[in-house]
Amino acid sequence: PIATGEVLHSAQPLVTHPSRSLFHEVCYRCLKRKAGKGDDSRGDCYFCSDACREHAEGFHGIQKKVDWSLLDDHCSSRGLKYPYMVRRLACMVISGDVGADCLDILQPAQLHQGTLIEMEEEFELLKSTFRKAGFQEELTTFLTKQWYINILARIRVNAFRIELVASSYEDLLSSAVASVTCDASVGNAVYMLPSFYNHDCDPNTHIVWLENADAKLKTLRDIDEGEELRICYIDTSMDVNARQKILTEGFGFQCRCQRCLSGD
Ligand SMILES: C[S@@+](CC[C@H](N)C(=O)[O-])C[C@H]1O[C@@H](n2cnc3c(N)ncnc32)[C@H](O)[C@@H]1O
Repeated sequence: PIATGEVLHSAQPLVTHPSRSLFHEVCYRCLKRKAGKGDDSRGDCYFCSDACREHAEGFHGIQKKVDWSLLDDHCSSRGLKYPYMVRRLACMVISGDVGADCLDILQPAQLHQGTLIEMEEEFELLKSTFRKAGFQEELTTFLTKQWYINILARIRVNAFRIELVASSYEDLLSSAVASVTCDASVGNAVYMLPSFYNHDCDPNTHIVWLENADAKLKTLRDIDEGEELRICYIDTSMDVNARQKILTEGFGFQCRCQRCLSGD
């Protein structure tokens, strides 16, 4: 058996993106919060360390060569966040950081016709933005409508919304302010192993983030040999109908966990 509160494993993200409202407050790569205020890096992205800056060099170098104002306008007027993750992934593929098929193993969301039409529009915007920036066609041949849809369908089901655990009083205050004034989440991230945990409305494990997007899987109770490790994708305090609605509409599946089956 595994005891309550044990950390079973840690995972580094494959791709991250900060929340719009905290863009200049968290590291552009690992999502760690900036210590203190008043930095002058308004115009550019913030990196918490040389290591993060170096790790980001590939995709950030590509991203900096392009004028993103049309995509920014499109996403901000519609409150979209996932197209930014696809953009980052596209920049990572162009720079050679990852292969175009790096998320293929993850399960995709079922997409409705309306969602597909929105995605096609976002794809055209991304493709034409690279074209206008003068990227050679052979660097972006992977960037097809199907690639875009495949990536976004996987991000929708597998992206985690990251809320850091406050590690100091100052952090606690700033996260309290952040949760009132804007989004409590520092950003979103997709992982490999954590993507394989199924959902349960009465989970036996959960994922925690301490100071950055490195995910730690912790047990919530003692776990017996052979028991499946399951996490919860949503707020468990809602009633069964509300949970089913969110899981069906947001994640594209009907939950068949014990709690839902018992109608609790
Ligand atoms: C993040 S993936 C989890 C890993 C996935 N089962 C796999 O094999 O790659 C989420 C998908 O798993 C399935 N799933 C997860 N939890 C479920 C549950 N409680 N009831 C029914 N299907 C579930 C759904 O198809 C959902 O879209």
